Amino acid sequence: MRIGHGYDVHAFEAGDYLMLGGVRVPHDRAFKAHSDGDVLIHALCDALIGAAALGDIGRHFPDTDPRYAGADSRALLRAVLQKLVERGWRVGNVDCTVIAQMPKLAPHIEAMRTHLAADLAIEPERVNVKATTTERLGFTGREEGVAAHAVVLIERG
Ligand SMILES: Nc1ccn([C@@H]2O[C@H](COP(=O)(O)O)[C@@H](O)[C@H]2O)c(=O)n1
Ligand SMILES: C[C@@]1(CO)OP(=O)(O)OP(=O)(O)OC[C@H]1O
Repeated sequence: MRIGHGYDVHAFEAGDYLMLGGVRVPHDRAFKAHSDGDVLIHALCDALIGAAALGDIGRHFPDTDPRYAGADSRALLRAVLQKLVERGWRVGNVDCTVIAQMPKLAPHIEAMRTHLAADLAIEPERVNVKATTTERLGFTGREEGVAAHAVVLIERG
């Protein structure tokens, strides 16, 4: 059994939705990113890649590579899982925290769990997603962007 941790941040730009955990969350801004900007999935990818000691997300999907322009982060997550499965790993459980002052994410958490569990080929009971504000402190509190952490356990399949 091994543990991995991931962290990612995306700043806001003009737009009208945020992609988070594969859910299109209505908002008055969008993520500035090379891909769809799904900061939650990027943190989760990094946690999985870290647990398997395979580097980081940018090594596997460079943000200079036009193939990943506008990429669906769920497809990246499935590709990361495939790399782990090829090396004999399966996912034990994942726990994720999205740090966002706004928008309110509670109504979308269950849909995120469902998407992440499907992409990781595990039961939703092995996936937790939670959200917190920073009580208006720091860059997330000033609504300049969103951060996410993820912790995973992987096991021999
Ligand atoms: N973007 C967010 C942030 C928080 N929540 C929910 O509100 C609860 C209280 O947040 P605090 O930052 O005051 O601890 C939190 O536990 C989440 O359930 C949310 O839905 N969306
Ligand atoms: C997801 C990737 C894909 O090119 O790009 P971004 O969407 O910019 O996201 P980031 O977390 O900054 O970098 C990781 C990249 O792999």
